[in-house]
Amino acid sequence: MADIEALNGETFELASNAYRSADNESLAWMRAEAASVLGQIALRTDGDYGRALSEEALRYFEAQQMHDMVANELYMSAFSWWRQRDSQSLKNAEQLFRRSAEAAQRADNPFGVAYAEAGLCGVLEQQGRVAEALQSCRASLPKLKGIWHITEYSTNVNYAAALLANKEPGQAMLILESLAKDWPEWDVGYHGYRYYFIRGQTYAALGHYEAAVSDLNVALNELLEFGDNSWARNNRLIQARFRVEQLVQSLERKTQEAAEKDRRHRLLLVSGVIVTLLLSVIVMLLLRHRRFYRRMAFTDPLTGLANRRSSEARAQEAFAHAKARQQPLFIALLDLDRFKTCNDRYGHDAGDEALKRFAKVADKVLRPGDVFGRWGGEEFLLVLQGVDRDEANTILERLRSAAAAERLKLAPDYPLHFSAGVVGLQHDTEQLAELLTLADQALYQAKEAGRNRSYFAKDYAVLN
Ligand SMILES: Nc1nc2c(ncn2[C@@H]2O[C@H](COP(=O)(O)OP(=O)(O)OP(=O)(O)O)[C@@H](O)[C@H]2O)c(=O)[nH]1
Repeated sequence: MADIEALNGETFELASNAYRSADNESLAWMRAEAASVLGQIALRTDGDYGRALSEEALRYFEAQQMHDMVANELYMSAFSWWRQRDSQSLKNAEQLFRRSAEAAQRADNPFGVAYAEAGLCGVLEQQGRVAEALQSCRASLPKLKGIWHITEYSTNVNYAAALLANKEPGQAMLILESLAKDWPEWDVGYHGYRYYFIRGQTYAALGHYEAAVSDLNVALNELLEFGDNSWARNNRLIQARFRVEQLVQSLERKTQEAAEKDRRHRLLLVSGVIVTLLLSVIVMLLLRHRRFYRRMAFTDPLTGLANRRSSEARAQEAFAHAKARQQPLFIALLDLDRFKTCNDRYGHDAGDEALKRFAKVADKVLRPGDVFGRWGGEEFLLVLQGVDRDEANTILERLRSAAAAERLKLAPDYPLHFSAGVVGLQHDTEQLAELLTLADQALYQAKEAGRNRSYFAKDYAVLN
């Protein structure tokens, strides 16, 4: 009672006097009016006391068919139930708001109807009856538009809450944004709390967790600043604070989860990139290996020259080409002289050095188009295209003197001499093999003749 008097001292005093004085039948109307005023003041902080007074006023107004007053009484009473927020109180509030709407209808008072519908909008929303809440909000809001009263403001907030519950956070945010524009003065105070509370949840539903947490913190501060000594109000504040804190916690968790998800996505992306890179490296290595492998299949590993298989294939190509165009072609088989003695005297490594050195010299002396490969052991194949017999001889002699000029490290006394059996493509040559046989025979003859020389196979009709 002390609270009530402190809040509404003068009005309460006057109404109390009137209420107490009007104690006979003829002043029943005055007593009812006084009860109504007292009830409205009391309902703000002490529901039971206020409702008892309101009931008394209501009985009188109903008996007198004062529908307007009935609607008002019912509305105030409903409102007091609504404030208690437990499920039974919400049901009571709903019933009273419905009765208030009917009475306002009978009084032909559209504002009264709109107020009752606005109350229903909030009460139904808080009961989770979203579809009915939306219906009531939509029915009341156009009629409340422009009255610039807290009811219009809070009904919009309730409508936004119902839209949010109906999984329409985008629509809810539109309403909340226009409210912030049209009602800047409601940014603070108790009603601001609910605004930020709903907007925070709407932000959360839209995935803006940081904004959500910040709004809910504002709502929390609003509640903490809104001080009142009334136990009922404190109780509500504590409950609301508790709910907000719970929500803030769960949103912080969600923010963390979102960050964790984001981290996992990044990790996945990074590992994807790493796997792709690794795969590319593996593919690259495989390709390199394959290239190397292929090269090795055609290369003599000691000298780096074309091996027998490859030299023969290239000789075959050159043979077919020259034959088709009737162009001259010389084939020579070269064999290092007394190579065995090099191995025997200086060792196998010295022999290897001789083979490598000879390959190097040939590489320098010969033209890039000439085919030069290791035929086997200390034997080499040389294919000279587009040269006549004299030119072929000149090339071989150039190679001979260049090789002879070499001094080997491991076999300083071994002269890098070679014998060569040479044969030219003849008009009637059918196969490369024929030329190879003739070159081999000529090589034998060069050896027989004393080595370190070239011997040309007998050529009756060499292409020149
Ligand atoms: N170091 C080394 N020796 C090889 C290689 N391939 C073959 N030889 C050796 O070359 C020698 C060839 O000897 P021979 O066929 O008797 O011929 P030669 O000693 O050159 O005598 P002529 O051909 O008659 O002048 C053998 O001892 C083979 O072991 C090789 O890759 N490295």
